[in-house]
Amino acid sequence: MRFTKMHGIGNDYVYVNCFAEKMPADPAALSIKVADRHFGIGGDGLILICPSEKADARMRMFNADGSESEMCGNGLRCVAKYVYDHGIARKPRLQLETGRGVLTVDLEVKNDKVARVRVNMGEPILEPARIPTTFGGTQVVDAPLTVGGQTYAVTCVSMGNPHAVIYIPDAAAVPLEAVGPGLETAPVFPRRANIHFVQVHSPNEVTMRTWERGSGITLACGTGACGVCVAGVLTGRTGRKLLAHLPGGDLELEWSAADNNVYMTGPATEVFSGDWAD
Ligand SMILES: N[C@@H](CCC[C@H](N)C(=O)O)C(=O)O
Repeated sequence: MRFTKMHGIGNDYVYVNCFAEKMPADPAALSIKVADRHFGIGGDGLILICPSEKADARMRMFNADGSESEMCGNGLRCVAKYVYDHGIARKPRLQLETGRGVLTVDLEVKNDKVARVRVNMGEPILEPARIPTTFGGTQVVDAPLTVGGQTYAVTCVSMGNPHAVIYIPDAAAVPLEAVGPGLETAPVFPRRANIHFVQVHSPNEVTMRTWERGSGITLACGTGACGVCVAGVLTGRTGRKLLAHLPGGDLELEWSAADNNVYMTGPATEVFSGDWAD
């Protein structure tokens, strides 16, 4: 199986072009194997670039534990780059099918290759049952959640996949490895959740660190950064335009007042290709 390793600000996945390769029989099991950083290729999971009846291509994304997620923001930018650079569809605006429907992406092309991608990530989902979370009310904004004897104020947003945002004074000081698993699997999140700790610098700039559902600590989470942009508006901490610093790099976000959609802009990088013999 031919594969390509790509990353969006350090959020790295093994990509398989299913236009050319046979669809893996068990992508969940394959994701666990290829993501292994010692015995596999190494990555935060597996992304399949598949033919679509509704769009230029379809993304399917699997975490390092084999669970399939509805969406992946950094992954979608890389899929867009692959689709353009490898000639699947040579258009500056692509339609890509994901678990949350068909999304539009705009490409910034330099020297005939995609350098940056702007994705219309769609409308955030705020109704608790649709995130999903068992918190009551119409929105979950700074709601108290006690895990491991510690109470956090969580704001919940779905961008197709579930996110919980927690504001803290110093993002670097959070013991992510220790607190991440308990928060991800808290009973209030029936399908688990991606957890983000956010430090606000100004109304348009934050630093965030992420514990991802199914993959643990990652260098970046695109859907999470969109969730942080939305949570900042809901909690009155930040404005509709945001620069987010993540461990692997920066993302530009906007929750548009005009159309209620969230826009994410950032780079996409191809690293190497190879053959997986298993
Ligand atoms: N890193 C991704 C999100 C990947 C999926 C996530 N772990 C989940 O299970 O929802 C991103 O860039 O959005």
